[in-house]
Amino acid sequence: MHTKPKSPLSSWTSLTGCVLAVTLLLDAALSLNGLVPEQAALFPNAVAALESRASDVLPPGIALAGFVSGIALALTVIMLPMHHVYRSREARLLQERERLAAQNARLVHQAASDGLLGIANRREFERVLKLEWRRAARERQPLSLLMIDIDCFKLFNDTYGHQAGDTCLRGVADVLRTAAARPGDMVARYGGEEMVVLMPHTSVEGAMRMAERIHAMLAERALSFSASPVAQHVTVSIGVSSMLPVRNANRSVLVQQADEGLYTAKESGRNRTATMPNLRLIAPEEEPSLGSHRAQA
Ligand SMILES: Nc1nc2c(ncn2[C@@H]2O[C@H](COP(=O)(O)OP(=O)(O)OP(=O)(O)O)[C@@H](O)[C@H]2O)c(=O)[nH]1
Repeated sequence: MHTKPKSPLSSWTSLTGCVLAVTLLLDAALSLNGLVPEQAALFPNAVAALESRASDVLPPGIALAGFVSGIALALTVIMLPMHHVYRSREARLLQERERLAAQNARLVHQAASDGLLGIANRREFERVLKLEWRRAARERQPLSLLMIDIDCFKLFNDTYGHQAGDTCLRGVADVLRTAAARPGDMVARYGGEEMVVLMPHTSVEGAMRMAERIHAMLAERALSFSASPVAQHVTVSIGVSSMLPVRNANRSVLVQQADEGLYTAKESGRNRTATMPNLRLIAPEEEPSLGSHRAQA
């Protein structure tokens, strides 16, 4: 929350206002009581009192009060415009600060997302994977990953052109975003036409259900691809991995296994999902050899 800095000018104008008010009240009281009737008309205006050499005829305290109020009045007249300048400058600075904060938020978002698809980019995925891996280890919860690749996408580009290819990529990203609707789910572009869905607190069964939902939604969306040897519409192959992470284990194994599942799905005819057979507990000492594990359809 922003706290507005207190203007030194506003303190000054309050002070001079008080001095002026007290002096004027004193002037009025003295005039009414007829203590110095011949000068009563002069009191309301301390500056005028000074001009008429009030100090010659007034008690010294009253003359001093008149002098102080005159100075206060003069300073107030000078300070008020400065006060307004200060206030408008302060308002401009606040506006500028808000503009920069919004711009900063936009830049942070841009740095974390893919310019073409509007989903998280690979770097952001790596960042979130690290956090979610640790969280899952702490909470002893499964962490699942889908690795998704558009089938025969080179053929799609060659047949319909690169721009249509970009539109197709956006369509698939849109389906993934709609399918992975839980607040903790993350959809990211892993590279080229490969995308990932990271799902905290999700078992291998839940991840498989999500993969099936994606196939179904793509079939329903029916993005035309009549040249495809797989189907009349755009299809994807999906590799699934799911683990109970251990804090110091190498999290890249989650990606490796999803990648291997994807390879198996492609090899088995595309437009399908493949996963490893069992939910695995990854211990740190297992790390080096895990890359060779082959997922099965
Ligand atoms: N339009 C478009 N194409 C892309 C983009 N990124 C990668 N590609 C293309 O995606 C294609 C990927 O082709 P391959 O890796 O051979 O795979 P594939 O044709 O999908 O075949 P399978 O994966 O075996 O089904 C290449 O032609 C890339 O040029 C992109 O941002 N836009």
